[in-house]
Amino acid sequence: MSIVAMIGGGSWATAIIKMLSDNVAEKQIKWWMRSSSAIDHIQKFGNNPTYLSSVELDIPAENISNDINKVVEDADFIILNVPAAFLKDALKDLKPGALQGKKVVSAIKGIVPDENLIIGEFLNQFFQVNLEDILVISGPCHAEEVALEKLSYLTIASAKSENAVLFASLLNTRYIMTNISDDIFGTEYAAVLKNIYAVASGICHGVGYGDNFQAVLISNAIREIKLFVDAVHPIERDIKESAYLGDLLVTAYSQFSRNRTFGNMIGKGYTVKSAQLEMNMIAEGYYAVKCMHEINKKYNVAMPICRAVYNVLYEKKSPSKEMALLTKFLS
Ligand SMILES: NC(=O)C1=CN([C@@H]2O[C@H](COP(=O)(O)OP(=O)(O)OC[C@H]3O[C@@H](n4cnc5c(N)ncnc54)[C@H](OP(=O)(O)O)[C@@H]3O)[C@@H](O)[C@H]2O)C=CC1
Ligand SMILES: O=C(CO)COP(=O)(O)O
Repeated sequence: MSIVAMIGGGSWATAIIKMLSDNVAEKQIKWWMRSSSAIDHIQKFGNNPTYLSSVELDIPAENISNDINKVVEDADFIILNVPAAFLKDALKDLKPGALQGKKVVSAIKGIVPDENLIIGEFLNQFFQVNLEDILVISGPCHAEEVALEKLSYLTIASAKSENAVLFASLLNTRYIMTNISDDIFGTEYAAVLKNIYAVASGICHGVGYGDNFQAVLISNAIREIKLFVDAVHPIERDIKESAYLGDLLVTAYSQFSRNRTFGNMIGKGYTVKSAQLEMNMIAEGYYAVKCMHEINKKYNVAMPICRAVYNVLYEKKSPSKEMALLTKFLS
């Protein structure tokens, strides 16, 4: 029997807890989140008070805790599921070596700030987790649709395929299908980048571009993703697979997308702060574009859409002027 520990208490963590609970394989689920009032609420009422509160959660009260060491100590799989900007903070109390020898699964679609590392690299360099023990959950899937049990496909990536197969067998349900991949680097980077393109898509919508232009923007975005992931990790991959193109499409077009919603508000003239306050959820693309700006200094890939989003969010350039400039680089 596998023991699975979830680190994080937001919408995606709540959705994955639901998948793990609905999946029939025998397992024990443990759950860490920082908020003790949320823990009390879940223990008492069986739902998360802040995120996806319609989802019924049936986890033994003693398995939910804000003591991270207690939650991870006997886990086989540890799922990291807080926005990347808060990952260091979430892991700060872990005892040295606590992740070593465990299989660590990143459900995060973001980059660790300052270090400018994707999650797998961060775990490998700062927590001595072997690359073979790192897994990535990706694919086009919104927590809100999991709550509604809408059919969704996830991609589980691991350099060691038996790890991916075993972990996928803990998630499959009537409404969750899984694909297996060995592209941990490409899967992570593509997931990070698509958030930035969804912000771009939102900005364009906010300043008044229509569906015709959105289609051109997203066609160019997938080409930027391909150029970048091929530069960072050149292996044979089909960029049209769900974990790459699918993830970009759902985020760029869905009503549930945090990144698109955030971009839309920026396009309509909100400040970053007011857009963030309004949302009550985290748009990873805001943080990611700054990290990608730094990372790409090494690779020098032509990424005009990324650059335009960076200029709007960090150089205070006018969204409408920056998007008008961007149109010259698209085809
Ligand atoms: N939502 C989705 O559909 C999907 C999300 N993802 C990825 O999952 C990851 C988690 O995102 P998601 O669940 O959507 O996030 P949410 O916006 O739903 O939740 C935010 C989480 O971040 C925590 N948090 C907020 N501020 C801080 C802080 N200052 N320090 C520490 N923790 C903080 C919150 O804790 P608290 O409640 O205590 O404030 C909460 O657990 C992201 O990388 C996202 O890209 C991937 C696929 C789908
Ligand atoms: O990664 C996600 C869906 O696959 C979540 O990000 P968005 O909410 O911006 O779409």
